[in-house]
This record gives sequence, structure tokens and C-alpha cells, in this order.
Amino acid sequence: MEHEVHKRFPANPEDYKLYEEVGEGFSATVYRALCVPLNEIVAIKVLDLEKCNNDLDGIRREVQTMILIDHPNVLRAHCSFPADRSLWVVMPYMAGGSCLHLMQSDFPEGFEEPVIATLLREVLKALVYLHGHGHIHRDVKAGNILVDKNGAVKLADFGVSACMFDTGDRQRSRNTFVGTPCWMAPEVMQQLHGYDFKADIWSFGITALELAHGHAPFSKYPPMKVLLMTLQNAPPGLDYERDKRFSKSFRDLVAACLVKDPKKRPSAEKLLKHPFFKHARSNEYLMRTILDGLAPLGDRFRELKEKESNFLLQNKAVYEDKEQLSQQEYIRGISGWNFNLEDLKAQAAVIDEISTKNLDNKQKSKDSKDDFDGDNGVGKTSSSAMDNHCANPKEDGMQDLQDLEGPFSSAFSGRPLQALRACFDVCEDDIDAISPNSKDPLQLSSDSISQKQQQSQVDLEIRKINGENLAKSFSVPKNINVLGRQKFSSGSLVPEHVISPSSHIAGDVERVDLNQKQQHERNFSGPLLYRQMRDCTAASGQEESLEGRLVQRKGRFKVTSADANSKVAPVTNYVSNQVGVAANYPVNTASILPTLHFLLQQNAQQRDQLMKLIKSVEQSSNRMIETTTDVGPSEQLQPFQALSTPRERELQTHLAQLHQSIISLTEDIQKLKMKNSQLERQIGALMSKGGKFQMENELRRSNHQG
Ligand SMILES: Nc1ncnc2c1ncn2[C@@H]1O[C@H](COP(=O)(O)OP(=O)(O)OP(=O)(O)O)[C@@H](O)[C@H]1O
Repeated sequence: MEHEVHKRFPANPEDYKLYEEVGEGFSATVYRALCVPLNEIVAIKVLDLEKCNNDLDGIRREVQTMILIDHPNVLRAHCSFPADRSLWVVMPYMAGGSCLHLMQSDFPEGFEEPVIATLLREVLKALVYLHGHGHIHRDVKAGNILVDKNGAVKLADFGVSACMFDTGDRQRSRNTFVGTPCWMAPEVMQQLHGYDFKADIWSFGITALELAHGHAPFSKYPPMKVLLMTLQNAPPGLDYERDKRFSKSFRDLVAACLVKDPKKRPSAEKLLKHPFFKHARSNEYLMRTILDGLAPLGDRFRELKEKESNFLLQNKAVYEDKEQLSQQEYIRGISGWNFNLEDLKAQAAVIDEISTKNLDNKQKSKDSKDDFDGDNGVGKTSSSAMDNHCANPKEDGMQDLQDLEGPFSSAFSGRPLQALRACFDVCEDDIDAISPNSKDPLQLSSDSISQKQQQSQVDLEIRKINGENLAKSFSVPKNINVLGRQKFSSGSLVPEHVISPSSHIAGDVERVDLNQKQQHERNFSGPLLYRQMRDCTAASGQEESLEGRLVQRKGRFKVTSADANSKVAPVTNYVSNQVGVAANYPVNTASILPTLHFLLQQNAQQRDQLMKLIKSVEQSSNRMIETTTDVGPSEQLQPFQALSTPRERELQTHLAQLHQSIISLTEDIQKLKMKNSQLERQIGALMSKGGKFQMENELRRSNHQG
């Protein structure tokens, strides 16, 4: 293994000259720079510590990992130091940029097979090293594969890496939801048994597809949908028909990595011996084939940003709706987002009731063929499964949900998946229905389109009045008959207008168009767009900083003020906002009334359920306490011993503890009550004294006047 000579890089910002920007991540901007004392060009990642919020541990971890690493295929950091309110990480300059940027600027349809084999072999070497040293990278993707001017390939970005030997908190962190949705292994999403280095092998398989097509499977879909599709659909793969240009060994490699059961995935070491890598060539080959004649990285990066800017400006002209713009940014920026499952779960749980109701009523009709296709045709490999599903399109959604109940239901509380599923179905329906490019022969009639437009108008107005955040995180259940039309959907976790043409028809047409015609424009990185979005709104004088609404950032998942509200009391929140709408906009009052009724009903139902739950917990805890207090000490253990499973015993213990805390709380309340009545008495006494004093004063005054 060739090791780089380690020079001593100064840890002082004054020793560096920053040149142009060459990359942008969610929390960092990367510059080309000169290390003056060493006269060497480097890259400096400037991490905005404010943007990183509380994740200083994560940053420290990333930097430590980067400094300790010593492998030619892993990007190491020369040094790092604080500068102003940021942290500078000095690294080797990778003049070719990331494979994602290379594809975006020059290879929109993906790379040729020998290039892919060469890139992937180098990435695998990095993974063998990392896994061997106990690290899980957790964010393997084209955006993190960097190429230097000589065609050397390095895996970068340890922002979310984890150590497999961690204990305590860090071990627990491996039960959290990190990575970027399209590349994320099902077990990482599921959260059932944690995960290990095999999660990287899944992401590696997805990256292989990304390099082959220019974008990752499902990349056109919003994160929630990606989550569902990854768990629910057969794994993506190379398609015999569409991907004829690729070899069987490539198909096999991808299929070997994209197996849902992590145990069945090969290790990085084993993969390295796969026949596919016979196609791999040298670094020089990469230099000749993908780097030759390329503009400098800074120029390419600037061009990409300009493209983004133009795209957003065009959209802006169409929608004149900055909320929609931010959502466009969100969808297309999927690659830059990491997720915190707790956020998703919390939101999912909130709307579960609503959608469960929808589904129970069997009002759901949906042909989910589109689900399967992804945008790269990968679904074809498993079309037989799909055919079965679609035997009766009306039942398809239900069937899908039932399939999901098993492994996935335990990852979410209750049945929120149904909620998600319902929400996505509607969105997809809508897209299909209005898309001029729709392959679905059952196009909506012009009437229904105009109904959608009317609906869109109402939605738009509601949003305008409520403030854009409201609809963003929690939207009105759509099964309510608004404008006399029954819609079979539920509140959307993903902001409905992201994909629902009922809100923004033009936007989705645009998006479908974009997917079909301009593949090379699809996968711009999230961070880039995020930044562009800000530039764009600022330029038009409509600046309402996205960050301004940011309440909390969890990993790279933003929780906006509306998100936060929705977690606390989304339904009530919505109602109160909607009341405001009704008051201000009489035109919409009629359409909002059913919503209010529905929400009220939901509230009542939820309250009833809560009451029942509280009652049953109280009863069982009382029963247990009675048993434990009515018997002698030796017998007290019996209820626990009689329970068959450790889980039951654990629950009983928990109940006993709960009961204890109820008792002590009750005592506290009693004490407080006593204190309160004492205080009341004192106040009463003081008041009567004051009253007397006042009366005496008045008497004195009247006597004096008399
Ligand atoms: N050493 C480097 N040389 C050249 N370009 C680089 C280098 N490091 C990063 N970049 C570019 O900057 C981009 C952002 O960097 P990086 O991924 O480290 O930031 P980040 O905030 O961790 O991103 P994210 O978390 O969104 O993946 C990369 O995608 C790459 O294009």
C-alpha cells in the first residue's frame, strides 16, 4: 500500500490563501486554497459551526477520523483548526471534483463500464480499509467519491461515519437513521436490529447504479417515498433491456450488493474479487477518459450553480411561490439530506389515525406502477412481483400495506405506514393524472383537471394566509370533500404540494418534464440548491430565509418552526390556523368547515383512545400494586415470577415504578395543595387587613370632611 508522505501543515488561517469555491455540502463550503509556507495547493472545508448546531461531537469525530486515516483511497485531513465561527479542515485538493459533479457537468447519462469498474474498485479498497479498522462510512455515494488531477480516487466525507467498536452513546448512534435516503440500506431505515458495515455495501450497490445512470434509483422522489420504496419494493438493479450496454458481471455485482438481508451481502473484501473488476483499469485511464479536457473544478462548480440558479428562477417565474421553490429545492436536493427517524416517526404517528381511517374505509384507489419503475427502470428486474401486485389496481395499495406491516410496523409506532402510503399514493395519482407525458392511458378529464386547479387555488390561498410553514409539515387531510370532490388521501408527511399537482400543477409538469428530458439536471446536490434558493429569493427581494424558520437541525434534517409545532399539537395547530383562514377569507369558509369538523372528530377520537389507554394502565398498575402490597415479602416476588417472559417482567417492573411515581406525585400535589391553601389564607388575611385599613382610611377621610 502506498502511503503519502505526511508534511506538517500549519494550523493557522493566516498561512492559507483561500481561492475559489469548489464544492458545497450541507454544513460546509469547500475552497481551493494555497498553503503559503508549503507552497502547496490544498482544499479547505470551512464548516459553519452555527449551521452544525449541536453536532459538535459529530464534527470532532469526522475530523479525528479524517486525520487518523491513512489509506490512498480515503481522503485524509492534513489538519484542522477553528477560524472565526467556523472550523477549517485542510485536505488534499481533488482537482477532478466528485463523481457526482463530474456526471452533472459532463456525463449526465453516467459513465462507461470500465470507468465505473475502476472507480468502484478504488472505493471498495477504501471500504476494505475502513471496515477492517472498525469504521462504517454510512454515506457512500457518488458525491463522496473524489478524483484528483491524476485520476486517483478517494472516498470522502466522514460526517456520518460510525465506529463499529463504539460503546455507549456511540453504539446507540448506530441505531439511528443516518445517511442519505436514496443510498440508505433497508436495515438502516428499519431500525430493528441496528446495522453494521454491510450497510455500506448496500450504499455501494446504489452508487454503482448511480454511476451507471447518472443518478441514484428513486432520486426523483421525496425522502419519505424513497424510504417506503426501498423497504417495500424489490431491490433496484440493472435492467436487461434498458441497460444492455452493461455486462452481466456488472449486473451480478449490483445484485449481490442490493440484497435486502444484510447477512447475504458480501463483504467489501469478497466483492473486490468479483469478476466485474476485471474491467477495471488504471488511474491514468480515468485521467484520460473522464478528466481530459475538463474545465477547472472551480469553473465547473460555478457553472453548475448558475444552472441551478436559472432553473430556480424559471420555476420562480412559473409559480411565483417561494414555498414551492423551496420544496423543489428539497426534492431535487434529496441527495444532500440526512434524516432523523424520530422526526419521521413523530410526523407519521400524528397522521396515522387519519390515514388509517381512510384505508379502513377502503376508499383508496391507486395504480402504483410508477412506484416500481423508479426513474431508471430498475424496477423491471422485479416486474413479476409487480404484476401480482397490480392484478387489481384498486387493491394494490392495501396489499402493499399489508406486506409492510410485518418488519416495518415495528419500526414505527402504530400504523403510520398506512398514512405514508396513502399520502404517497395520492400524490402519485395526481402526478400521473396531470402529466402531459403521463404513460397512463387513463388521463383525467379536463373537468377533473379544472377541479384540481380550483383545489390548487384554495390550497394556495390557505397556505398564503397560514404562512408557508404550516402546510409544509402538516397538511390537511385530503379525504375531506373540498369543493365537492372526494379525495382519497390523508395528511401528507411530505408537503403535499411537493408532488401534488392539486397544489401546483405547473410545478409537477415541470418536474416530470425535467425527469424525462433533462436527466443531467436532476441530481444537483441538495446543498447547492439550498444555497441557490437563498440567493434566488434574496435577489427578488422576497427574502425569507429558510434558516430563519429553522428551529433545530438534527443531523442534516431541518426541523422548521412548523415542524416543531406539528410535533407538539399539529391538529390543534392546524385548526387554529384554519380558523384564521375562515375569518379572513369568506370565499374559503365553506371549504374549510368540513376540514374543521373532521379534525374535531379526530381530536375527540384521539382523546377517547387516550382516556382508554390511561384507564387500562391505571387498572393494571393498581392490580399489580394490590397484589404486591397484600402479600408477604416472600410472596411479593410471585407476580413477577409467574410472568413467563422477561419482557412481561420488565413491563411489570416498569408499571410498579410508574405507580410509585404516581404515588409520590400525588403526595407532592397534596403538599402543594396544602401550601396553596395556606397561601390563600394568608392572602385572604392580608386582603381583609388591607380592606380594613382602606375602610378606616375612608372613614377617617369622611370624618375629616364632615
Ligand atoms: N478535497 C476536496 N477537493 C475538491 N473538492 C472537494 C474536496 N472535498 C470536498 N469537495 C467538494 O465539496 C463538496 C462538499 O464537500 P463535503 O461532502 O465534504 O461537504 P459536506 O457538508 O460534508 O457535504 P454533505 O454532508 O452534504 O455530503 C463535495 O461534494 C465535493 O464536490
